Amino acid sequence: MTTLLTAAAKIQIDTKPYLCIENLSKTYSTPKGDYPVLRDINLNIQEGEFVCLIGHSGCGKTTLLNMVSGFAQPTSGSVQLKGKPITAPGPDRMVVFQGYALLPWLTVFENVYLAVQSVFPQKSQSEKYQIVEEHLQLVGLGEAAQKYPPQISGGMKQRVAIARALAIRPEVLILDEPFGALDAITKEELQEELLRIWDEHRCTVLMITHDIDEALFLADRLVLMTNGPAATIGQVVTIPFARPRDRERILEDPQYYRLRNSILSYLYGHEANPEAAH
Ligand SMILES: Nc1ncnc2c1ncn2[C@@H]1O[C@H](COP(=O)(O)OP(=O)(O)OP(=O)(O)O)[C@@H](O)[C@H]1O
Repeated sequence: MTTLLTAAAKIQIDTKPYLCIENLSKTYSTPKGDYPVLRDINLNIQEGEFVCLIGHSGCGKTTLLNMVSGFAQPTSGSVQLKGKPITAPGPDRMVVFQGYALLPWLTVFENVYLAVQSVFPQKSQSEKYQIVEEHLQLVGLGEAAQKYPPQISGGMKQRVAIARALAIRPEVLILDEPFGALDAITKEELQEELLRIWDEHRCTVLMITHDIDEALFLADRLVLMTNGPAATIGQVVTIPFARPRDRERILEDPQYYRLRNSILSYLYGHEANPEAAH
């Protein structure tokens, strides 16, 4: 009996979701009164899963990601990583923003080194140098290590930001519209690079995007948000395309257009809510 119970308990533990957002609501206090941004968000993400979040501007996507990264706290409900509530930022969750957030007075190498040094201070200098070099190579920036951020393009800056995030081996990579400011070709190149790196160094990814094609190319699941105020999850779409993904093959797949149209009509059916502009 004991053995049976232990086995049942183990199955329960093993199947517990990795990243678990439970009954989460968030209300901001503003000079005009309380503003409920999110309500009743429930989402379970498995280890190694790639999840994209889409919704109209202002519905609360960044607010949600801020609670996964630990920069903000839910008003009620919780976010848990491996069963532990997230209460503060930590090196197990790294964020990459649209605006790169690099220090302009440090070289590309030093920008990545700073993160490595702050998370692995106990490692020897040669080990830390090796980690930085390895990750700059990973994003194809070995040659640009001694350049300063103002001397490199937007695509290269975003590669540095990705290298910096991955260099500290986060369990969860949080991407807030990372390719939103890039031209179409650079954006596609970086999407492919991100998938290649994610295949090699699998971590769990939670990414905001406004680009349906990007989400269909990258994600395992796509979370569609309703409009704010008090936005919640409207639909979760499982993306059926086999991995490794090939853009041309996906574009030839009739399922691609069916999915794209149904996501588009969902978004058109949920026009941006004027009340959100408070
Ligand atoms: N600290 C805050 N205090 C009060 N209101 C806030 C605060 N941060 C965000 N908001 C409001 O909450 C709502 C959601 O903002 P958030 O940035 O999370 O949306 P979003 O979906 O990420 O938007 P976008 O797609 O435009 O980046 C917006 O109306 C915003 O003005």
